Amino acid sequence: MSDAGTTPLLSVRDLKVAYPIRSSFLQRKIGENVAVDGVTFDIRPGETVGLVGESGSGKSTVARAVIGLVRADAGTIEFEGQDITRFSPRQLTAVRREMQMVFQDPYASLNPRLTVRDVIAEAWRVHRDVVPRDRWTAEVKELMDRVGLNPDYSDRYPHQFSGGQRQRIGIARALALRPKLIICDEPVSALDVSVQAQVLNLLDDLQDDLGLAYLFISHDLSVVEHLCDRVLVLHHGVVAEEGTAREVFDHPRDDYTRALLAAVPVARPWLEPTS
Ligand SMILES: Nc1ncnc2c1ncn2[C@@H]1O[C@H](COP(=O)(O)OP(=O)(O)OP(=O)(O)O)[C@@H](O)[C@H]1O
Repeated sequence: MSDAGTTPLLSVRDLKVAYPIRSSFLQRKIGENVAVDGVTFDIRPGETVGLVGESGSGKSTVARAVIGLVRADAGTIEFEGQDITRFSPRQLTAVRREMQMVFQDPYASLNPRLTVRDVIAEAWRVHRDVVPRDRWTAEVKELMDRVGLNPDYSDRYPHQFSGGQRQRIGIARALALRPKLIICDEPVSALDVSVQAQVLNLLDDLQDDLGLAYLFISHDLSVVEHLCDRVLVLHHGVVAEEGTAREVFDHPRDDYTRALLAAVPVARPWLEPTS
């Protein structure tokens, strides 16, 4: 849970990301294809910050910029006080150890040719100082156990697991480098509702046990409400509203947030017109 007094783990200031426009005609007409413009937020150790907004609002672009998959055109992204937008590829590799990602589609994000053991151990080939090679098998089994998978199945392939189990493999892989921050990009949207709750509870338990911070991206507001300490509402790449989950969900100040909440098929009495 959050501690408002703690120094931020991640500090994003005035982040701007524009994607290149390949057609010179469109380039002249539109100028820039700005996906994210002036986004600012902090994540403290052990805190969960939710990023919500409709499709195309820029949520994944923020995540990609934080993890270094797209370049920031302006602004700063500080991780533990260091601006990683100025980092060399080698420095980025080192900092990525501390920041891991869990993806939406556990099928697409796991290499079907690798056993679970190899999926989890893959990052240890790059970051050699994390786990000594003679500990790999034991550590894989510990990680599988931690995420609720049977450690005896470490030689199986991803297709031999259910969707929820595959997402648990993705979470074990994210934990392998002992990160401080995990970016969860729609981690349960591809799963059945009953399985969603189990995976969300797992993320919650892991946070309690390991002190992880999450940047949690979801279009499902009920998931965000359940899990997040603070919430950022993105609209056309700009932060429309920010606050504690309670403030944003119980007393939305922005019209766009109200519209998003009103679109959720859950009874929200504070949005009903008063007679
Ligand atoms: N690789 C890319 N090249 C060009 N434009 C892109 C690219 N990726 C995203 N965009 C554009 O940037 C904007 C923000 O997209 P982004 O994927 O960050 O939104 P999102 O909120 O994560 O949406 P979704 O929930 O559908 O994933 C959109 O207008 C999108 O079309």
